[in-house]
Amino acid sequence: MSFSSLTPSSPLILIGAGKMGGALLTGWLARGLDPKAVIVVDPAPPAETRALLEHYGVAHRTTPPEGVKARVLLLAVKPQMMGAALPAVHALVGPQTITVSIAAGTTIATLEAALGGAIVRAMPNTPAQVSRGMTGVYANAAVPADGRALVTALLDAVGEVGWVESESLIDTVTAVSGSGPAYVFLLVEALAEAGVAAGFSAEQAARFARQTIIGAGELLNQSDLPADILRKNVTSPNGTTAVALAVLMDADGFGPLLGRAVAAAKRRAEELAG
Ligand SMILES: NC(=O)C1=CN([C@@H]2O[C@H](COP(=O)(O)OP(=O)(O)OC[C@H]3O[C@@H](n4cnc5c(N)ncnc54)[C@H](OP(=O)(O)O)[C@@H]3O)[C@@H](O)[C@H]2O)C=CC1
Ligand SMILES: O=C(O)[C@@H]1CCC=N1
Repeated sequence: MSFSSLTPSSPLILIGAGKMGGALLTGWLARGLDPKAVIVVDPAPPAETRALLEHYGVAHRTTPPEGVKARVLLLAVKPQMMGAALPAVHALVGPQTITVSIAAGTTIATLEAALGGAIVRAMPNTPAQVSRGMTGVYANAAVPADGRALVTALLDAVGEVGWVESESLIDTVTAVSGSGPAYVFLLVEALAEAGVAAGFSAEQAARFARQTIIGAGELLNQSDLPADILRKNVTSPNGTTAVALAVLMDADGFGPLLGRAVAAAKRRAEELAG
């Protein structure tokens, strides 16, 4: 599936071109989407997005355009801005439009009530900025097979795509992979702090912690082995890793802590749905 159904008269209209909208746009343009088949609507996009729009010559509006129906209407504004944004984009929806929302917590029911028709909820993550994203997707029954294929192609441009079988699983996606990069960055920060406590300078600690996470991620990426085997490969009998893991894996350790964090994130996604 290519982007061939996206054309200047049947465009992709992106509402909100901040961190996630900008990352998606970068991926689409890098994958060969015709810049003339995209319209970006954002009152004040960040500098990186403005540079991208200028470089590719993508049309930019501060308010929704008139006289055009979107083939894909992609909503990438904060959940708190959605109430204000939806009435303003209603006129962009026609019989061929597939609306895709990436907002945490904004439900299919809310989107159907405001816009009707074919609705997709997608939850990407910030590694989409470097084409290494993980996006969970769910569609209502009005999205036809070619619409699902087009949405898959668009999200595949920034990483991997996984369709889920129920809308509630989008809240799970949000708590695991949507918010997940923040957990990993916190791990880098905490490892660096622990390194300082163990004798490193702040600069040394930041460098060693950062490269350790990058290296472990790349090893996981390139290896055929699952994470638990890669972990065991680090762990010499009666060695240093074994005693560290005994601390991390005790009853109050890393697993239960991360479990509580993911459960809290999922509850928050449900609260955002109202
Ligand atoms: N950040 C993340 O890790 C992830 C975020 N998401 C979801 O993506 C969505 C966007 O998040 P993110 O990119 O981080 O947010 P940003 O604030 O970076 O981007 C949102 C952009 O939308 C603009 N905007 C606000 N109101 C409107 C409007 N009515 N019409 C058009 N544009 C508008 C904002 O302008 P201004 O700044 O002037 O308000 C801003 O430029 C959220 O719903 C979030 O839940 C999903 C997955 C991961
Ligand atoms: O923090 C948030 O609400 C959004 C959704 C997932 C990542 N960022």
